[in-house]
Amino acid sequence: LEGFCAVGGDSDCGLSSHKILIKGGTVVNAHHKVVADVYIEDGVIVSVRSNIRVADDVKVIDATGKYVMPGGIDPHTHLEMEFMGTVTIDDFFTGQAAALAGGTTMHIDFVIPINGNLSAGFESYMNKAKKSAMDYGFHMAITKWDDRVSKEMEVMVNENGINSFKFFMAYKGSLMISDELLLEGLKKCKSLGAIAMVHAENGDAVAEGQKRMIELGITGPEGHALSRPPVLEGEATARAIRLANFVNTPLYVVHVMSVDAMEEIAKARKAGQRVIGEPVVSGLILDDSWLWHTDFTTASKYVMSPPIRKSGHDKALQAALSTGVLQLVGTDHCTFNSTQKAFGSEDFRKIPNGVNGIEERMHLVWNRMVESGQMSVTDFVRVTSTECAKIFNIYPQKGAILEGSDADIIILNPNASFKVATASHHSRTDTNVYEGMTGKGKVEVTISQGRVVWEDGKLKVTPGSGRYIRMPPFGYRFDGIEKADAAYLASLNAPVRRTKATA
Ligand SMILES: NC(=O)NCCC(=O)O
Ligand SMILES: [Zn+2]
Ligand SMILES: [Zn+2]
Repeated sequence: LEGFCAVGGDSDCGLSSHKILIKGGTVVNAHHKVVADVYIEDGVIVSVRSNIRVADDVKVIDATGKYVMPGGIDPHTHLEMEFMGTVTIDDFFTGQAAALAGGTTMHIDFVIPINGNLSAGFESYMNKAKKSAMDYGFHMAITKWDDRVSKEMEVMVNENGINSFKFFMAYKGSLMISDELLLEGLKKCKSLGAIAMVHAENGDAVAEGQKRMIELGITGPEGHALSRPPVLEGEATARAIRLANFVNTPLYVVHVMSVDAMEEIAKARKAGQRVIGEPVVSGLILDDSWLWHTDFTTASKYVMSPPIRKSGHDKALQAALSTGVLQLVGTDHCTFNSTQKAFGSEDFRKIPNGVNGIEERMHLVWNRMVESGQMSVTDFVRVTSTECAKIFNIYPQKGAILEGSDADIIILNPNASFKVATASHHSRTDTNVYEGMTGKGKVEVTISQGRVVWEDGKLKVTPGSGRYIRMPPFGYRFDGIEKADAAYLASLNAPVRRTKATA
């Protein structure tokens, strides 16, 4: 498949250009920004300094007045996932093509075990990912517990390059786990140096809330939001945080959608606990009013879990992101088309849960956070790329524009505009939850593995060119954990000898 132009259609595919000079842009890293040139050869950044001179065979891109930044890393996607009786519509090629057009050059997807079998799940996802057009990594869900699962977690970490496991506290009857399993999982994650991730909603209470709505005759998409209110997200977030505190291991809360969950994270972080909070674009940008839309196709496209919340939660999450209470932005790209969403036209419980965002994330976060003045350009790089690379232990290979880093780079023009439209997006889905949104800041060029894959509004991507990125255990969030354990043991004091009780 080498050289095949799957999207975009011209003949060179950018594959001839293995040497690129980006001239005169403002190079932005999470720690620093400076006007400099960037020289790339064979997929790697060779030099970052001013006035680099090159031979005539090098492709030169003028970035004067533009930002040159690390490509986005999306920590949370579901491509080709079997879920709620169907399969997400974007596979590892179409989802990644969309990502590249929006300035994201790596994503981390979730392997779902097959009947609890981790190895079978891993093999299946490695197969699905063979059509990849950009670099990717995997988290893995844990859906049941026994000795085999525990042993397979060791294999995943020590042999297969996975360093994070997700526990679903919701989706009763399918993916949901018990507190007992969560506790075992947290202990195992700690011993392996793997990050424990939680989908934090009280699944039992959600089931009760759903029953309540159906009994009240509320069967439309609004029933989705009404059946799983913020208090259930706050409760599960607090529970997971306390259990992680008890075990003394880092916890990563995925898709933080409410003030209730965010405040639990803020409280724990203030007390010194290692908790990471990931808002997703839908939670930062949208409100739940769409779920009350009278047209089912429109309303159902906003059904995801935890639900998109009332206006006000979005702004609180933005503030939490800009002040460091929350650390990095994902999408939870989990896309179903309107035919799939219509499975739930009579009963909101059957609407497949999930929204798009892999293509829109960089533009919407830039516009909402940087363009609005809530966030610096360097912090934009941190929350869309660098922090993810650091947490999952692949920095500075990813998440930086430094000599020796992978050449995954975007050029963003702060003076150009973007517009989101189903008609022009690259996802396979026939709807878009951000339809019609416009803003400032446009990704004009995406470079992936040292090749230009997005330029002049055209994609030049090659299925099979994406690489699996292994993520080693014991990332920086584990530093010092053993010292806290030692302090805990010391605080227990010497064992007490007691005489036998007498009757
Ligand atoms: N979030 C959602 O609605 N769908 C994807 C599965 C998950 O992350 O919970
Ligand atoms: Zn989830
Ligand atoms: Zn998800």
